[in-house]
Amino acid sequence: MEPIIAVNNLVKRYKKADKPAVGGISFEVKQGEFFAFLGPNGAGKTTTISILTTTLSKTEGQVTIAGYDIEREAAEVRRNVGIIFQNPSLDLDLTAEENIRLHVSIYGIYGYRPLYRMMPAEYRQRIHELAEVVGLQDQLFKKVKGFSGGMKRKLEIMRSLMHNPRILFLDEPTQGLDASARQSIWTYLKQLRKEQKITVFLTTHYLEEAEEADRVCMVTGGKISALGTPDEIKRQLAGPGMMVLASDDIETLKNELTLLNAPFVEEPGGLRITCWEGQAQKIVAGLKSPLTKLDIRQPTLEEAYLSLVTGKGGVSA
Ligand SMILES: Nc1ncnc2c1ncn2[C@@H]1O[C@H](COP(=O)(O)OP(=O)(O)OP(=O)(O)O)[C@@H](O)[C@H]1O
Repeated sequence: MEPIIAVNNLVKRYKKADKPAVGGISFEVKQGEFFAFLGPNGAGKTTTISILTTTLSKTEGQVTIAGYDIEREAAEVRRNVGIIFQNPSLDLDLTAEENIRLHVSIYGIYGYRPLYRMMPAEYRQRIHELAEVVGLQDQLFKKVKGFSGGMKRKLEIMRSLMHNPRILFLDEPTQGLDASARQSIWTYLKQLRKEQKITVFLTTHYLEEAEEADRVCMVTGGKISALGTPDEIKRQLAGPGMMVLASDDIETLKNELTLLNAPFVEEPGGLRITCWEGQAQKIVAGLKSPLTKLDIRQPTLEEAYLSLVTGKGGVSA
């Protein structure tokens, strides 16, 4: 199947900048994939997302979105993408529905009518469907002024989906939201992916949000530094995991570990062992002592990310 996003040697050089913001990156995203694009401040994420969604011109390279060239077929690209940018762009004096109505008429999806009931039935049905999924059905006709940050984000996501895009670009969609609002946005996005098979391209600073991505692309200084599934990235960048074992007969356990050639460190909760992938299972399988504790911790994506940014890897105790 043709990739839904194909980026080949993309370069962006801003005027007067001494080095490119995006320095020749290539990657592909499959239809329905959840693709996380991560990197430190200034890595080139917003620049890339802006080029992919046709709001910024590229310097070099080829990009196709849903099979359309971002320059020659920009209108088709826009029809296929929904975009949520970092800064909310809602009119606070309008109701949620009025914000959506304005947006769909500006984008030529439906003609503007001064009243909701004068809008086509298809529009009214779609708005209700989406409001239901996102949980804004009771707020649809209320002014956005009284909305919380999470509700505003949901409204923006809803608005970006009115034209049934195949790809949703989200640039830090949960920035500044509290944990419960972030959680509820993610529940909604997950449901959307399941129900509508939509491709999600995400940038975020909350690394735990990318743990569930199908693939993660890490960029630093405008270049790709790692690309793969979260597990591959962790293996590649984060180093070993950690296991803590305890037994009522700790001396026998220590002897067994020594015989198995598994170095350990004694700590208040038990014996800590550093182990690479697959090793933990082998060690546990070789033990006869009854265990009172078995705690295995694999590196997180955040640890992999930090090892990339700071050059230090491994699971911290
Ligand atoms: N309009 C612009 N003119 C000149 N340089 C720019 C412009 N926009 C961004 N840059 C520079 O390009 C580089 C990449 O910026 P970009 O905003 O794409 O990074 P980012 O990864 O999205 O960062 P953040 O996580 O902070 O949003 C940075 O060095 C930035 O200073």
